[in-house]
Amino acid sequence: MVIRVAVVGASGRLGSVACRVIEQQPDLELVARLTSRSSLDDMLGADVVLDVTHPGVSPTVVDHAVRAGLAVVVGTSGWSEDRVRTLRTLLAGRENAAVVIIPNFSIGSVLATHFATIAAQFYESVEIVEAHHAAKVDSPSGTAVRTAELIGHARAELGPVVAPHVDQRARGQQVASVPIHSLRLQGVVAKQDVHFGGTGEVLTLSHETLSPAAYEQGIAIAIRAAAQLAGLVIGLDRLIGLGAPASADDAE
Ligand SMILES: NC(=O)C1=CN([C@@H]2O[C@H](COP(=O)(O)OP(=O)(O)OC[C@H]3O[C@@H](n4cnc5c(N)ncnc54)[C@H](OP(=O)(O)O)[C@@H]3O)[C@@H](O)[C@H]2O)C=CC1
Ligand SMILES: O=C(O)C1=N[C@H](C(=O)O)C[C@H](O)C1
Repeated sequence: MVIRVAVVGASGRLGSVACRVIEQQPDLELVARLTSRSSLDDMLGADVVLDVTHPGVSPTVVDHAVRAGLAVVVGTSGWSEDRVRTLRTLLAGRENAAVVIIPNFSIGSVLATHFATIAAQFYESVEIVEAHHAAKVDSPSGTAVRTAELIGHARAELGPVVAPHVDQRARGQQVASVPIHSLRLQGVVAKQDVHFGGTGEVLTLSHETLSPAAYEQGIAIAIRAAAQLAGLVIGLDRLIGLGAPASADDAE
């Protein structure tokens, strides 16, 4: 079966990569390329909608696709647990709806975050430093927010990490108590270091995306999963055998 895909944000950095991936895969067909000048109804006729727009636009795209009965892959950042809570309301009662949210399509990034959730159980001093290209509009990155949230879950019974209690602006923005520091630099694609401080030692888990080609494999995996699944799945880890299986719906 060929999966018909509409890409919303097709003219963007990630959207261009996604269109190329879809055109190269024999089981995927690129049926629509939407930009800021398109009508969202241009997605109708697709099986799967890939949203790679901007954090402020993404909820409208997802809402439109779900109400039209189309499966969705969300690559756009900004889907923190607060935003996902609102999505769950939209999905309630729509048993056949499928939404796959992928904070990072890179396999290495997903592995690094997974390793961080293991390390988080052994250290109470944790900070994230992420760096991205200068054109990135949001901070902290979606990957850093997701990493911090997962560290928070991993430490649910251990308590928050040690972080400043008073407002010190240079000490980062806290998500699930984990301070995140964001750099926006020319020359960088994407990089994240998770630092763990212990007794007489420091562990640093570092991942760097050197080229957007790192997202290609994950994009194809996510589109194929969305075409088959029902419910809400968050994270490429769920689709590659890390963590709970994708059949266990994140909406529950
Ligand atoms: N999950 C992952 O692995 C990755 C996620 N990202 C995330 O993907 C998102 C996009 O990043 P990037 O490609 O760099 O961004 P760009 O700014 O390069 O592209 C944004 C795209 O969204 C389109 N767009 C803007 N507004 C609308 C609208 N109202 N309706 C439809 N389309 C619209 C733009 O169209 P136009 O050209 O007309 O303005 C453009 O095609 C970001 O949130 C980023 O963080 C990025 C890389 C990897
Ligand atoms: O804007 C980007 O470039 C990226 N955005 C995502 C994020 O916010 O984490 C994923 C990746 O880091 C690249």
